[in-house]
Amino acid sequence: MKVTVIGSGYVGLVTGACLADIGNDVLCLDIDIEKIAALKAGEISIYEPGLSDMVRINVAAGRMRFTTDVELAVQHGHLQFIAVGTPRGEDGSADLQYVLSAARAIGEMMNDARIVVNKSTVPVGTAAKVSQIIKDTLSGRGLDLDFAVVSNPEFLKEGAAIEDFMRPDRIVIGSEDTAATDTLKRLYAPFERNHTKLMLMDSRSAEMTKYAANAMLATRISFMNELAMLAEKVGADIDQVRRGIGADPRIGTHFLYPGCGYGGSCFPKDVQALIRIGADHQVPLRVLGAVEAANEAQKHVLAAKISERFGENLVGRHFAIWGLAFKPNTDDMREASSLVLIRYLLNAGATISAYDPAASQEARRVISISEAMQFSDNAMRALEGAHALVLVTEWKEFRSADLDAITSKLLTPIVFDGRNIFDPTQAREAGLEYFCIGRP
Ligand SMILES: NC(=O)c1ccc[n+]([C@@H]2O[C@H](COP(=O)([O-])OP(=O)(O)OC[C@H]3O[C@@H](n4cnc5c(N)ncnc54)[C@H](O)[C@@H]3O)[C@@H](O)[C@H]2O)c1
Ligand SMILES: O=c1ccn([C@@H]2O[C@H](COP(=O)(O)OP(=O)(O)O[C@H]3O[C@H](CO)[C@@H](O)[C@H](O)[C@H]3O)[C@@H](O)[C@H]2O)c(=O)[nH]1
Repeated sequence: MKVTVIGSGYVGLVTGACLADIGNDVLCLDIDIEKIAALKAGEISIYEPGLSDMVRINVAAGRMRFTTDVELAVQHGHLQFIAVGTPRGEDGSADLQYVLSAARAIGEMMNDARIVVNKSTVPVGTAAKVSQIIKDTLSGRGLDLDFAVVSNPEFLKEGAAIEDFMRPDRIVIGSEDTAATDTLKRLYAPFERNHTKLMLMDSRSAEMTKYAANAMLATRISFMNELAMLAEKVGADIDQVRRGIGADPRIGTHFLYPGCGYGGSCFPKDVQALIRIGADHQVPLRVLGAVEAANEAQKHVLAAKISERFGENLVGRHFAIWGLAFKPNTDDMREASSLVLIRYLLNAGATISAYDPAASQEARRVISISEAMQFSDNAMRALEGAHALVLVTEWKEFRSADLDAITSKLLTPIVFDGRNIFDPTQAREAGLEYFCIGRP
């Protein structure tokens, strides 16, 4: 099928590459001229395992192209995917300006029937708004062309995006138009060979499903983070508790890992957006208010442990940080817990040597480098002269780190493990003073 993807960021590129990979003719549009120039030159600005190769292969096969030409893009695809950003507005609600301007562009340029598929995470009722804008724009041009707007939220995780798109748990299609639904069923058929993954519903339910999924996952994490803090006080081990409750299939094992707070481009903004939607409809979402507040507090948990151990004044103290990205396998720094920690350490007068396998370049962009804030290109070298190691992101390479080597490299052998990746007994046997989250 001929597919246009509007917005060539994380979701747009992955959607474009995966749809091209199964044989569609994909044109990716972006308003960012530099981004498209780089993509045309074969450069992908985001770190996402497998994405570069998939784009390269599909570009070489002639199934995937890039453009900034809106007219060309709208005329290319019978299917117009919208995958533009929906950042947090000032009041916490989703800022729809990019989605609505994409809708306007479609209305301005289409000369033939189109199916508009919204992949961006949007408030309930956005499909109707998009539909109205296209209708109004068309009537401004004196045209009455056939089109449908479908909600098709995306559930991919950064760092596992290709796998999530290619082997989805479910494909949600929210549509009021039977013909558009049938076209999308055909488009997605290769991803759901056993026909159990496709979920058809109305567009409002589809839009709400996306927020509900992220809010539920964030709730599990905040719940476990608060219990971890309690476990520390009552002398329980949150990891045993996690295993104990996860064995109940009604609870399950996923997303129960306590840590130093959730970040990323989705959970924080989507929880806030859903709270806002509730407030707009006089339905206070109290649970989610608590989820957000608990997460804000959890982002300070490492700072609290450091100040308890070293005191408030950290002048003359040097800290190594392992992991800067909001999670492993990405270079995304949006709402990363490392940013809260770094701000605290620098304000308290400490110096830092930070290492991340992929996010250092992005971190340099968002954190101003100073004499106090240095980046290291090697995990073990970052430990030199440090009074403690603070682990913020659980990259695989840290899991198998040599604990004896950490002990001998550090100036004082102290580790604050914000993701519970080391075994406390082994860490202490290696001579480390070891602090983690919710474990004795
Ligand atoms: N990042 C994720 O893991 C993820 C997963 C699922 C859903 N989502 C949702 O998908 C949406 C996109 O997220 P993202 O992370 O890909 O965003 P992003 O910021 O990485 O990319 C958005 C792109 O859209 C472009 N753009 C903006 N307006 C445009 C327009 N009118 N025409 C063409 N291009 C335009 C921007 O220049 C940018 O390159 C958001 O609603 C997000 O919440 C994100
Ligand atoms: O048990 C856990 C699991 C995750 N996290 C943290 O939660 C955040 C988000 O992680 P993850 O969900 O893996 O990454 P995202 O790429 O943000 O993906 C989420 O947000 C996307 C955008 O909406 C959705 O598509 C995905 O389904 C949803 O998992 C990260 O900071 C993790 O460190 C924890 O603290 N404990």
